[in-house]
Amino acid sequence: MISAFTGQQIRDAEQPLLDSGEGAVLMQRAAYGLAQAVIRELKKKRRLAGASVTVLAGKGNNGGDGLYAAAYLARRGMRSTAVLAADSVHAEALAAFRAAGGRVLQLGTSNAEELAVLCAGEDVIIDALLGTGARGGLRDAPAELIAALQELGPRLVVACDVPSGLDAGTGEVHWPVLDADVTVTFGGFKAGLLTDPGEGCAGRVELVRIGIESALPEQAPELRRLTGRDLGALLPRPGRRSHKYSRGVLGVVAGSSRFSGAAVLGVHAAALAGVGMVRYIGPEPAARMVLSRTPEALWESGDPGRVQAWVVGPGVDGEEQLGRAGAAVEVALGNDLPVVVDAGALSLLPERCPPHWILTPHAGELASLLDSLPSTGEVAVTRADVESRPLHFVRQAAQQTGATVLLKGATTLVASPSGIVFSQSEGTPWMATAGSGDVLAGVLGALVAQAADGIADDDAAYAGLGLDPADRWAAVAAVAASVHGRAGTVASAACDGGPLTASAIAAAVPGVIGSLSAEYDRTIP
Ligand SMILES: NC(=O)C1=CN([C@@H]2O[C@H](COP(=O)(O)OP(=O)(O)OC[C@H]3O[C@@H](n4cnc5c(N)ncnc54)[C@H](O)[C@@H]3O)[C@@H](O)[C@H]2O)[C@@H](O)CC1
Ligand SMILES: Nc1ncnc2c1ncn2[C@@H]1O[C@H](COP(=O)(O)OP(=O)(O)O)[C@@H](O)[C@H]1O
Ligand SMILES: [K+]
Repeated sequence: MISAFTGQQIRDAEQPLLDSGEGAVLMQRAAYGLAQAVIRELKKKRRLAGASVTVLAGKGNNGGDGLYAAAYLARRGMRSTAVLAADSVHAEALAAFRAAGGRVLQLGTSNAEELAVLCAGEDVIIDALLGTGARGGLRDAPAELIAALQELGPRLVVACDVPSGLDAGTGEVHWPVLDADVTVTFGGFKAGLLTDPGEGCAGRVELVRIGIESALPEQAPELRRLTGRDLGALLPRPGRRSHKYSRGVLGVVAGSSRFSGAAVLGVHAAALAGVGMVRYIGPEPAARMVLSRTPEALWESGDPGRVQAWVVGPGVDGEEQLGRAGAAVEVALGNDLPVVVDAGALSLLPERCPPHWILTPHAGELASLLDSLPSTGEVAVTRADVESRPLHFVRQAAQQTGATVLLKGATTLVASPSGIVFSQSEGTPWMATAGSGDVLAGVLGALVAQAADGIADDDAAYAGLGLDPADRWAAVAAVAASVHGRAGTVASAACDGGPLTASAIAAAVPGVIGSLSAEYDRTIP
C-alpha cells in the first residue's frame, strides 16, 4: 500500500533531524535524487552533455533543492540557468550553483514574458518555486511567468517536491500551475499528488528517500493507495467446497425502459467479476436484453429471493423502477445487507446509512447529494466545487451520510465514514465514456457480495494491510475502482491505446483479476 501525507506530517517527520543539524544533509539527498531523475528523463530524449536546464527557484528550501540539483547538473556538463523568483533565495545553494558555473537571472516585474520564452526553449525546466511551505498560490511576476510558460508549452518539466501552486495536503490547486511531466517528491508521497486536481498537474510521481521515512505516521496517512500486490491479497477466490450460494448472490435493480443498457452492462460486469449469481430486478423488456447478453443471470419479476448484497440505481428511471429500487433499499436496510447505491437511487437514501452502503456518485451527483442533506450549510455545493476540492467533499459526504462514498473521476476517491480515504488512478481518459460507471457498479456489487457477512472470512487480509475491519468496505470499493481502471487500461492497450467502449472494459475484468491473483501467488513466500 502506498501511504501519502500532508505537508505538515512530512515537516513533523523532518523536525527531529532538523533539530539535530541534519537539514543540509536532507537537502543534499533531495537535490541529488532530483538531479538523477532529470538525467534519467533527459537521456530518454537526447544526450546529456550540452543539454540546457533552467531552474525556477523560489525563496524557500524548495528553491534550495532546485539550485543544488541544477549545480549538480552543471557539473555534469549541462548548460544551467537559474531564474530567481525572489530577492533572496537559499544562499548556500545559490553559491554552489554559481560555483558550478551556472548563469543567474533575476525575475522582475518587467521580464516575465521574456523569461518564459527563454524557458520554453530549454531542454528541461525544474519547477522549484514553492514546496510544502506554500501558502496559497503564485502571485505577481512568478505567476505571470508560469502562466506564459504553460501557454508556450515547455519541452520537459520536472517539479521539485510538488508542482508550485499545489496544496501538498489537499491537492487543491491555485492557478496558474505549470504541468509537470514528472514530480520528484521527497521523503514521502504528498497527498496532494494523489488526488485531483493536483494529480492532474503532477505527471508521473517519483519518490526519493531522504532518511525521514521511518518517522512518518504510517498508520495514519492522509491517503492510501492500493497496489497490485494489495489487490492480489484482497481479491476473493473460490475454494474447493464453494458453490454458487456460498460465493455470494447479488441483486441488481438497474435499467429502465429508457436506459436498458445500464442494466445490461451492470449485470454483465458483475457476472464477469466473479460473483456466485446475479438476480436482476426490472421491467421485462430490459430483462430480455440483460438475459440475452448474460444468460447466467436470473430475472426476478416478483420477490427477489435471497441475496447477500444489492446494486441499486444504474439507469433507474420512471416510477415503476424507482419503486423497485426503493423496495430493495428497504429490504437491505431491514436485513442489514450491503448496498451499492448509484445514479438514480442516490435520491432514495435514508437519513443515516451504515458504512457497508457504498454510494458511487460522480462529481455532479455528489454536489446534488450534499445539497440534499439537511446538515449541509446554506450555500449550494456545485459540481465545480467538488472538482476543485474532491478530497474535502468526499470526506464530508461520508461523514454526513454515514455511508462509504466512492467519488468517480480520473482519480477515484473512496472515503470511509471513519475518515480514512483511498485514492486509485489506474484508468485512462478513454474511460470517460457512457456506461463506464455502470460497469464499475457491477464490478463493485460483485466484490461487495463476495465480501458480505457469512460469505467471506477475510478480516485477516485487511488486518495484514493495517486496516481496521470497519474500513473494509472502503477497501473493497478501492479494489473495485482499481480493477475497473486497470480493465480500462488493458482494453485500451489492446488497441494500441485507442478508444474503448464500456463493454470492452467489462470484457477485460476477468483477465485483470486473474493476472493480479496469479502475480500475487508468484510473489508470496
Ligand atoms: N527542511 C529541509 O531541510 C528539507 C526541505 N525540503 C524542501 O523544502 C521544501 C519546504 O521548504 P520551505 O518550508 O522553505 O517552503 P517553500 O520552499 O515551499 O517556500 C516557503 C517560502 O515561500 C514563502 N511563500 C509561501 N507561500 C508563498 C506564495 N504563495 N508566494 C510567494 N512566496 C510564498 C514563504 O514565506 C517561505 O519563505 C519542501 O517542499 C522540499 O522541497 C527537502 O529538501 C527535504 C529537506
Ligand atoms: N478522465 C478519466 N480518466 C480515467 N477514468 C475516468 C475518467 N473520467 C471518468 N472516468 C471513470 O469512468 C467512469 C464514469 O462513470 P460515470 O460518470 O458514472 O459514467 P456513466 O454514467 O456514463 O457510466 C468512472 O468509473 C470514472 O472513474
Ligand atoms: K515546486
